Amino acid sequence: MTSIAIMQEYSTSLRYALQMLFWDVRQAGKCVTDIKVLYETANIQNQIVDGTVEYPRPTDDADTSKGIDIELRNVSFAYPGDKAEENALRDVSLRIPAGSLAVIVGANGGGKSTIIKLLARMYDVAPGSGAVVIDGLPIQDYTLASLRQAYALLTQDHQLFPLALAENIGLGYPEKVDDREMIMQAARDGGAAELLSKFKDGVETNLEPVTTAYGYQLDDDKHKTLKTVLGKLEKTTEVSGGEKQRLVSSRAFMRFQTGKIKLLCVDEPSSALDPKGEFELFERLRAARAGKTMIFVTHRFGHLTKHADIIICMKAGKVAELGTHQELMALDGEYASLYNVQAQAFTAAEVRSFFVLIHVTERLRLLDKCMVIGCT
Ligand SMILES: Nc1ncnc2c1ncn2[C@@H]1O[C@H](COP(=O)(O)OP(=O)(O)OP(=O)(O)O)[C@@H](O)[C@H]1O
Repeated sequence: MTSIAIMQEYSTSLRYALQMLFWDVRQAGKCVTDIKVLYETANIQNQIVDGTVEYPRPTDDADTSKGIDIELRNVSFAYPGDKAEENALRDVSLRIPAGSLAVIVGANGGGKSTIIKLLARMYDVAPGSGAVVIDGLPIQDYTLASLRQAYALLTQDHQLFPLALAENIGLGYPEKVDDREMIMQAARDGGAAELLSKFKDGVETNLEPVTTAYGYQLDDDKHKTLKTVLGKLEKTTEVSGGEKQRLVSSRAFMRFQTGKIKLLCVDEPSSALDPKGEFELFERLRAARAGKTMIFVTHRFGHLTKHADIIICMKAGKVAELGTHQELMALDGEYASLYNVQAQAFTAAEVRSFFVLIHVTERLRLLDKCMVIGCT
């Protein structure tokens, strides 16, 4: 009986070991396939054909010191494979002169983000469907790398990487990713300085460590250093959507410090920010306006549209109206109706508190200036 029991025990162990072996072999095969797929993605042909002209052109007739000059000429655009009956953009013509502050507004699905995607050359307009013209040349003529070096894009996708916060901000200017002073300046501009001070490790905090570490039977005294290292590898911190947005905005300000940015596209980045955060972000972006064309896509009307040199009001893929805030309000059309819907949502008390907020922010800004120049 004892022999049978021992044999049974061993046969169970053997079956278990064989099962594990087969499972491991299958897993190993799957890992090798995944790695192969990963390497093969490097060979995927980019559908966007690169141009040959470096931006800015060395013998530029256009004056790029003010920013990028943008023109859309009779642009119609449908997303690849899209089955929708109407194109995303339908015969859109507009011009955003170098150095302007443009605001694109309009109802959902109007084509606002599509304009930004075409400017970033995430997609190209099909031949015969109009042209996107940058400083007088079709956008396809420029090399992608040189054009994108002149862009800063700020969207609502809060993309943080599994790196230290300093590096997440510093990626805006990879050559200066170790320059803590520049990073702190960018963090102040992007509204993330207060957030950084919340963490024990400040800018060195890593929100998403990629390694999960396991320590087995570690002795508190004997393995103190090892335990500290393992502790750092464990994810313990989380930030809110608005806080992530502040970090990503700081990266955009870091990008400004390259001195090469000629176009800033801001696609509804403030949806996660509180009203004060949004107001301060827009104010600081506007303050960095020199030498740049700025395009804001927004659903929130207010101080931004009032500062705009040009407002583009999109509706169902077409430009419904084009002009300044005063001109479009006088038209009493699509823009005015969208504006009034939002204005009505504010009670008198809210309007009062908004102006108090502006007042306080302005006073803080002046105080800040005084401290910088050494006044008391
Ligand atoms: N990747 C895509 N593939 C197919 N269709 C798309 C894609 N992205 C957008 N669209 C369609 O293109 C049209 C314009 O979309 P777009 O995102 O430009 O609008 P929007 O004005 O920015 O809208 P919202 O205010 O909702 O952000 C919409 O009908 C949308 O469904």
